[in-house]
Amino acid sequence: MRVAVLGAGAIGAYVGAGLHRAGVEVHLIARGAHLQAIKASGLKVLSPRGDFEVHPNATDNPEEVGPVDHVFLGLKANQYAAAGPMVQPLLHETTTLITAQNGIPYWYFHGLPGPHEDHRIESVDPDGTVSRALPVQRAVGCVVYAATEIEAPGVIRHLEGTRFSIGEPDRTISVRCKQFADAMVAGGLKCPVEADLRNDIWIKLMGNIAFNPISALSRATMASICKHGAARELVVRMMTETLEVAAGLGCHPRMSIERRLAGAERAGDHKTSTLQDLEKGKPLELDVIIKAVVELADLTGAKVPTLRAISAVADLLNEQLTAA
Ligand SMILES: NC(=O)C1=CN([C@@H]2O[C@H](COP(=O)(O)OP(=O)(O)OC[C@H]3O[C@@H](n4cnc5c(N)ncnc54)[C@H](OP(=O)(O)O)[C@@H]3O)[C@@H](O)[C@H]2O)C=CC1
Ligand SMILES: CC(C)(CO)C(=O)C(=O)O
Repeated sequence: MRVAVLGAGAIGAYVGAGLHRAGVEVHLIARGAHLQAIKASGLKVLSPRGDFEVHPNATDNPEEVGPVDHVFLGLKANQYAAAGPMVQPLLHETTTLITAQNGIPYWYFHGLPGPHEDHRIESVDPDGTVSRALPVQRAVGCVVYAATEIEAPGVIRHLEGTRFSIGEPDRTISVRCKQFADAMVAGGLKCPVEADLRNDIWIKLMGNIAFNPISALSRATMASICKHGAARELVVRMMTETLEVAAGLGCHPRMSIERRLAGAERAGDHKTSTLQDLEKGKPLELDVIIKAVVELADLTGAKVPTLRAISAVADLLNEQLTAA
């Protein structure tokens, strides 16, 4: 099996390292100092489960890789629209695109019978740019429960979690998902194939929709947000509104707000990926995390005043960053 990791950053490189250990032919596609370090000295993973080093193929040029069976997308979702030329050389007739991301995926309504079947969500797929770059028929969803960081070029710090739940947009349990999941498990990762990944998407999103924008706006860690009385109330309101949007789309995640908050609290003084991006001056991945949910609320008629307000200021912050 041949796998390309397009965007071998914190998550992509961690998954690539696991697959390489399982004997998969892995090609990491990265850039800059991180790529140079991997090429020169391999990829180091520092983890509470044990440190290790691997030496997979690494390049910034997908033409050198050619067609593969699976492309694991380790890009931030706001980098998807520009990914078309990078993905093209990696495709054969049945190549899958494993879309590992936080937030609402661009394929959300694909293969989902009901009033919104094949509806395009403008805030995650503006003018169809993402679905043209990454055809939905090839897409497999992936909800990431691991937390990792690029500690230094060529060095991944694994903080916690090894679960990468995957699933087909049309809710079938496909051979292509099983093949990828088997390789992940052989590499020491958890990879359940879910019949309804949309449940996982909303459960993960309950945390991200609150903590990621609040952390960027306040520069607070997850623990500090949980400890601050008014901020904690804000988190609860945002999670409550999010569950109303999910319900309007027929999704009822089996997760209470108390349990979701307790899970987030266990992350301790962790900086969310959005806060990390802010500190590095990078654009923020907030359209898929909050703007999309406000758009979905407008589609379903749910009232989301808190999400709408936080989304507006987070969007303004992002605009200032990208203009700078
Ligand atoms: N990290 C985490 O703990 C978690 C992440 N996630 C989700 O996983 C997804 C990936 O996140 P994460 O791994 O943290 O993101 P990173 O920013 O660490 O990784 C993305 C990588 O893609 C690289 N890249 C972007 N464009 C190109 C290109 N054209 N050619 C080569 N490389 C490119 C980036 O390089 P450069 O830095 O130069 O732009 C970066 O190294 C996101 O949706 C995130 O929300 C979900 C849960 C936890
Ligand atoms: C905080 C974490 C790791 C889990 O909620 C996350 O998803 C993020 O930082 O974006």
